[in-house]
Amino acid sequence: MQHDRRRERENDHPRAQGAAKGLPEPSERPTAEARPGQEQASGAGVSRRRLLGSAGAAGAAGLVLGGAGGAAVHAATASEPGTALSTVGSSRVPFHGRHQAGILQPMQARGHLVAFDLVPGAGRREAAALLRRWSAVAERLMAGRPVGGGDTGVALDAGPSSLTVTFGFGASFFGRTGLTGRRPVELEPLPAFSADRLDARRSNGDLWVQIGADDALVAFHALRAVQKEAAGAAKVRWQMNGFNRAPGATAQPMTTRNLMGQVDGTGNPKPSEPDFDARVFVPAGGGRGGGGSGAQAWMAGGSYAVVRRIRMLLDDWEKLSLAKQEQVIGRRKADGAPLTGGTETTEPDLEKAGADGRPVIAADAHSRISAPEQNGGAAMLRRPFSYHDGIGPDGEPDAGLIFVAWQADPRRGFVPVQRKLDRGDALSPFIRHEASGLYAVPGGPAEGEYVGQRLLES
Ligand SMILES: C=CC1=C(C)c2cc3[nH]c(cc4nc(cc5[nH]c(cc1n2)c(C)c5CCC(=O)O)C(CCC(=O)O)=C4C)c(C)c3C=C
Ligand SMILES: [Fe+2]
Repeated sequence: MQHDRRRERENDHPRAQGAAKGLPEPSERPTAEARPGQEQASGAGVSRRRLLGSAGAAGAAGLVLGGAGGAAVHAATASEPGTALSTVGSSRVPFHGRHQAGILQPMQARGHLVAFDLVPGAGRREAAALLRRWSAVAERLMAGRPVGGGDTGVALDAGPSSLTVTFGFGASFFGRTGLTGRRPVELEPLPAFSADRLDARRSNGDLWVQIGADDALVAFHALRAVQKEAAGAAKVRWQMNGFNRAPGATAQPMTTRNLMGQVDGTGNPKPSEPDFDARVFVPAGGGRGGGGSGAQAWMAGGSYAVVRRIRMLLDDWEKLSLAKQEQVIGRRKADGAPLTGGTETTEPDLEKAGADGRPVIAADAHSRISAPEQNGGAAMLRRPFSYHDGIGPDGEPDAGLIFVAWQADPRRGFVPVQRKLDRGDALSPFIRHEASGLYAVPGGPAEGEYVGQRLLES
């Protein structure tokens, strides 16, 4: 059994997948290659000038130019001849599809998470109009086009840069819009955990938007566009800004590291696993709905996002020896391999004892306690951003993880795992949960549809 799972994990690793499909190793692949879930907006190596020279034809053929149109075209034409959009800039994520963008794509280098509350007097009609406007803007920006009249110009010269804009509904949205009967039971408030130190002002919210891009200006441009479209309908409740490693920063694609220096994301469910969809996405029909009758068909293809702002107590963490840090997680810091040996993708041997008779991976090691095998199969797709907001009032870094976990049902994903971690995770003394949110993220829109239309118009 253990061997089977190990084989599975090794085949699931991005590098192994490439090899299995006969692809060259990442470092050997042509730079024009799109990352999973992405398209190249324009042929890498094709100069902007050449593309712009046939802009009409490019438009008709569905090619997308970074910031094409109006002032963007002017700016690009004025730039050096032969300047090509890099692979990073030209990578484009489709807006339409079964799932919203921003769940399955590789984590981007820059992220903005924003929660909004509807303004007093705004209800279902205003919310529907807002989601329609937001969807139109997201579709344009993700294609690398400006928002239209009044574009701020911040993303001029850049391509879509893997921009994704993802929309979700908080539990309070349903009361505000008279849609209480359509609220999924999966959205019931998360239970309180003993280690919670939550700031209500930075938690929850009627609406939630996740913006990710591999370029900071592209991400900021999208953030401002989303905020502007909300005017008169919704106000920002909280905003968090995060980051991850930039594509190309490492010699080959790797699992990212967090601000404690650990390889973080290894145990994530993989799309190639047979139960991946059932774990991450709401099935056709709308999910379990607490036994079937409460299923919300409008959530088909959607997912539930748990967002936790988790501060890392870095001054304390960094005082630990390397060996202690590795015991806390149960994995080696250098390469993410389990302490029981092998490589990052080797299955941990939770039964293995050391010379002293004690388990090599300690009973309270974070990776042991959070493993699906220890939680009745409970799993989630973790897709976090790191954050750093300077030094806090306590004189310590205000830095950590904006933990974003995707699952078909948080009652069978985040909640049981966090309950267990709350009871005795060796990592707990070094982290603090400071804010929390849970959002219903509907499936992706079909062509001509806006996100959430199936909830708001049926
Ligand atoms: C309730 C869910 C989880 C919270 C909250 C959480 C916080 C948290 N985790 C790390 C660092 C690592 N976590 C790792 C594994 C891991 N963590 C969770 C869940 C939560 N983590 C799961 C489900 C798993 C996977 C377990 C498995 O399948 O074996 C790891 C090991 C590498 C990996 O698998 O990703 C690290 C490192 C931090 C720093 C943190 C809060 C700041
Ligand atoms: Fe974790």
